[in-house]
Amino acid sequence: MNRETEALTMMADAAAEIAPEIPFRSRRSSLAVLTALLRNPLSAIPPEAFSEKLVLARVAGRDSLYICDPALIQEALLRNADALGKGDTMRRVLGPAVGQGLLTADGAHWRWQRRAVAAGFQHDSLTSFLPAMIAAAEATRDSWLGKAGPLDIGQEMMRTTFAIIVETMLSGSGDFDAGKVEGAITDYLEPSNFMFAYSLLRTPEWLPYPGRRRALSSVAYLRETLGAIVAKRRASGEHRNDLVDMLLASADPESGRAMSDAEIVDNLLTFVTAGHETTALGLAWTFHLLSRHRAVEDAVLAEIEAVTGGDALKPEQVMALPLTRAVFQEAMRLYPPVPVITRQVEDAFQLGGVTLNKGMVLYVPIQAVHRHERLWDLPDRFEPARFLGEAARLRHRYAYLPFGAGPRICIGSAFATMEAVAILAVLLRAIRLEPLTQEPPEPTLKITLRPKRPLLMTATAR
Ligand code: HEM
Repeated sequence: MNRETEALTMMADAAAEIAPEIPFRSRRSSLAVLTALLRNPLSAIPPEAFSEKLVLARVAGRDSLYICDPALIQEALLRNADALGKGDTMRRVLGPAVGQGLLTADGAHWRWQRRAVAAGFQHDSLTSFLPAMIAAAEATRDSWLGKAGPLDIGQEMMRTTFAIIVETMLSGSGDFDAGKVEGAITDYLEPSNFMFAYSLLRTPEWLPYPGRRRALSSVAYLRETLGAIVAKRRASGEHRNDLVDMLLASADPESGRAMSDAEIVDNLLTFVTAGHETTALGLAWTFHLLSRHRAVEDAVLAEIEAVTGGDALKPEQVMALPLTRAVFQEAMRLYPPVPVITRQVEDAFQLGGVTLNKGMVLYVPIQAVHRHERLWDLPDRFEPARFLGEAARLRHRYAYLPFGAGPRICIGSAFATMEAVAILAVLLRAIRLEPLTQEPPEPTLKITLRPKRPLLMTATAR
């Protein structure tokens, strides 16, 4: 972009903050949206979200607004954060599993929980987790080297990040079957498209849908398993300085009351699910992209070699791998593990000249913002250099938001990035992954952005 167009773009961006927008009105019928939701919820995002700033849609008699412009996203998620709640749909879909934990709570209940765990996500705590992250990656590397058949990269990454979250947040209290816990999380998310569609139609909660019974029994199993960990810790009085301890010790600043066991389970389940699946998916998409862009992979390998000098990765070297980190960031631009954020308006406010009334549903379609034609040159192209140097500094902060934005921004963003860079550095230098098929994988939305079919790859030692 030359100086003149850059200046014009900046002026246009500045104008966008004050000029009222005429939102594009999606003409898709409720039936078309609901059918898309059941088939692949990703296709329920109106195509105009990739080119317009605001897109209004009316589904089943309810207004919703897609916010696709960085300045307007900032206005909504940051400046009007107090006027927004997580909403009925989120609570209906995630509530049975995570209750009113950090991800789903609103207002004072959310604030208390966020404060209770914030210390665990500060720089010093995070760097103390690095040895566990590297060890888990090395265990995966060793298991791959001993395996002949194809690997399901998504599954492999889930296993690796799950081991890390249990080791770091629950002090490795793995008295449970990791495979069973992961399976239960997948079974719970499987019918989430029905949960979304039913919520839009405001059907009664008991209405059956395929996979409902399995989803509910999975949740019962997960809550029971984590409940046993809390009960054991409470009874033993042991201190391990981990997430369980932080939650056990926290007191509501307003009432002084401690968290109940059920509330602690809400949060443990929140962290176990939000804290491993997302990173695993970001990594799986990264391996997919690198297997199709070998020149980028070679550059990453050269960076890792230069930093480690050919020795085993050390914790302090993880921060010194900017290209490896940029590759992960670019993979999350193209395939954001959380592709849509939702909010419900609790107190009416104006956004870009549109009145957002109480009850209106807002969507920030991260997937569409990350590939928006007004925001990115060649938006579908994999180009990690977008996250290095000048290019990254000039970009609007809200044009790239894999971890969300505003006060509800992901508490685990630094944890996830550190973990991903460590895993990539350990695995890439030891193993070359070859995709089993050249067919491009189709992403689908099950709360998170998953490949529709497993990403199968063969591993060979470098
Ligand atoms: C690449 C990995 C990750 C991605 C893409 C991701 C994405 C997100 C996004 C978009 C949100 C905001 C949701 C909203 O505004 O409605 C969020 C919230 C959250 N994430 Fe992450 N996340 C990741 C990793 C993690 C990790 C590693 C943890 C914990 C160790 C974690 C825990 C949470 C929690 C507890 C919240 C709720 C925060 C609040 O509302 O205060 N996430 N995440």
